[in-house]
Amino acid sequence: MPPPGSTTVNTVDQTSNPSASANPWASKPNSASAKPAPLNSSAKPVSLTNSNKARTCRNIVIHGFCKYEGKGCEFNHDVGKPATSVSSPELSKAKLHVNSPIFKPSNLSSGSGFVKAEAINAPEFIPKQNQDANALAAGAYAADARPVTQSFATPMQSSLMGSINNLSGNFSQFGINDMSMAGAMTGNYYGEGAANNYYYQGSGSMLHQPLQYHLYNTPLPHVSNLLPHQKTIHGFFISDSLREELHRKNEMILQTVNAQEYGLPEELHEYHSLYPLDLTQERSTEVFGYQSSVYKSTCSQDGRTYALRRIEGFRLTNELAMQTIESWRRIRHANIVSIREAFTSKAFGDHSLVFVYDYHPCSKTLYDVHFGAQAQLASQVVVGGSKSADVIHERVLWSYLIQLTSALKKIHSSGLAARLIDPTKILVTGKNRVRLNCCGIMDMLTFDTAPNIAHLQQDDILNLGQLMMTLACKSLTATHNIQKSIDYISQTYSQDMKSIILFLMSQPVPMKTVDQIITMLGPRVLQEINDVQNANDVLESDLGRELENGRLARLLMKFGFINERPEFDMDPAWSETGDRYIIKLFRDYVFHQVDEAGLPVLDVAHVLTCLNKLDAGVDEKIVLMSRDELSCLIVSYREIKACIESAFRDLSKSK
Ligand SMILES: Nc1ncnc2c1ncn2[C@@H]1O[C@H](COP(=O)(O)OP(=O)(O)OP(=O)(O)O)[C@@H](O)[C@H]1O
Repeated sequence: MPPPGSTTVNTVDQTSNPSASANPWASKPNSASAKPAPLNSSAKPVSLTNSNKARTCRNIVIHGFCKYEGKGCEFNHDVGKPATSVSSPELSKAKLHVNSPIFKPSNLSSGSGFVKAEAINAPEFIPKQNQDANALAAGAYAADARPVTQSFATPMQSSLMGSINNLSGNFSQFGINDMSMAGAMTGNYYGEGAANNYYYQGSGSMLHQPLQYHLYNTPLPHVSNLLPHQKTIHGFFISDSLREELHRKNEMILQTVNAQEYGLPEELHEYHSLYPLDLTQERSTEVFGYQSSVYKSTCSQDGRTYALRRIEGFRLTNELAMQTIESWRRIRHANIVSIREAFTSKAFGDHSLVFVYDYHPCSKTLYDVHFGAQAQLASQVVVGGSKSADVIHERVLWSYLIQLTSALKKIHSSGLAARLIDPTKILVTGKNRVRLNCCGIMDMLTFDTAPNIAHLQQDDILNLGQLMMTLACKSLTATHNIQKSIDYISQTYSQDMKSIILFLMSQPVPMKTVDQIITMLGPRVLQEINDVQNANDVLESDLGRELENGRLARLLMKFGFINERPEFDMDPAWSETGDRYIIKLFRDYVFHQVDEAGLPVLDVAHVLTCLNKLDAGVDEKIVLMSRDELSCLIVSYREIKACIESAFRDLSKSK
């Protein structure tokens, strides 16, 4: 019996109504229930009526077989034949003819009582469940006028095909039949074949091996040419490369080392869990005039990860120098690594000046990307095949130039100068995405020399020109012989590229400004905007695919909060009573089904189908069976959704 409180649904109590208990499915609105519904064993056979004989047994419709066929179920079990044939006296007679190929004791139970198998010296009748289900499946696909190729499927394939069919049902709920996973995935993996899920579940012995759902390989060549309505499984998730990149970034954020082993302080100001990012032993003093090192670390104030740049052996003599950071802190720009704060520290055993920047996981310097060991190795391999492949593509160069000019515009219009436009101090944080790094450091290190900002801004433009020449020639010594480099650039790149590099490196007459560069960049900026927006569209569509997963994860979390809660509001039975009882039964329906052999049904498609329908709160009804199999509830997904929302509201109100 359902516990008190579950009043929102239709309840079919089989013990209280024997005639209903013989076959409750036949008289109730019903929908796909994957579980063969065990009926009350105490149910007595009831006399046949012509109207019931005429109606096809619901068990046959839903499960493909009826456990009580021949044991008292009064409904029609002859699938594929017109139901009226049962009530026709002639045909009934024909069925009982001595030469009849199929002897159906169930039809004899009316009036004359139950005829036992032993009575006619024959083996006990066992319902041919698989045959019936098979017939049902064949019937279902006959409507599609497609050949049923299930006999060639392995048990695993069959099971997957079933899963896929289930998913198609799921998506059809949302009116996206054209993109149905059934067509798509059956097409992808198994050609045109299709099969009924529940028939194959039982025979899928390989199902006992848990599937690795995180392993998605790229589509094989022979299934790449799909029909317009078909989709590979990749179509439902973000791209492999993006997923891998995001995973690597997450992994990098969580990396730690043993501080003692690396001679690092356990704590540095508000930061802990230092992790060295600069793995080379050499400490160059070329850029800052001091050795520097970079660490990833976690801030104990906000729990976020930052990059700490330590200037080693620097003693800050003028406290006012710290104020220079204030102007830099206000700068927020997509192509500048933001600075958060700076402080001095003796935690490393020396006088260190530490700058705190935003952390960009897995980023590389522009130097590493184009001149590092890996880049050189790659160019050696490529040069053997084609020399032009070793050259940085012109569109990439324009993109770098536009991004860095945009950063300079922001810096110069804030009355500052970048002062560090060097390949080792420009971070590449994504595909062709560059950011000026280490801003503000030079201002503090040279605070006492009172630099002239206008001159420094001219230097920025010159340095940008030198950087572009270095990249265009793909040589760190390109600026040593400018004429030769310009010749190379004019041979390799467009006239516009050559002109802008010449402009950047020319003498300021009287002054060059970033605005002049922007004017020269004009048409290329439009191309860049177009590329950025296209990239944005791709990312947005990837995001859309993952949206579904987020919904389901939230739903499962709610289940976890509610189901099996030992006590709530001083009530140990809270999770087992009222609306929560329905949630529990639904959980059983989704996750704890067994097949006719009593084996667990591990059908992910069924789970996804149910959860998606639940999340959408559709009006479709399902039958939930109590664990003792004495009662069943007919509820719609909408009602179950309301139960979950109400139970979750109770839990959140208690906070
Ligand atoms: N804000 C940051 N976020 C993430 N990684 C960073 C950040 N700043 C620097 N890094 C990484 O730290 C590493 C070292 O940076 P650094 O600027 O010291 O480069 P470098 O080539 O070693 O230069 P130098 O020769 O001057 O030491 C680089 O791999 C870089 O990607």
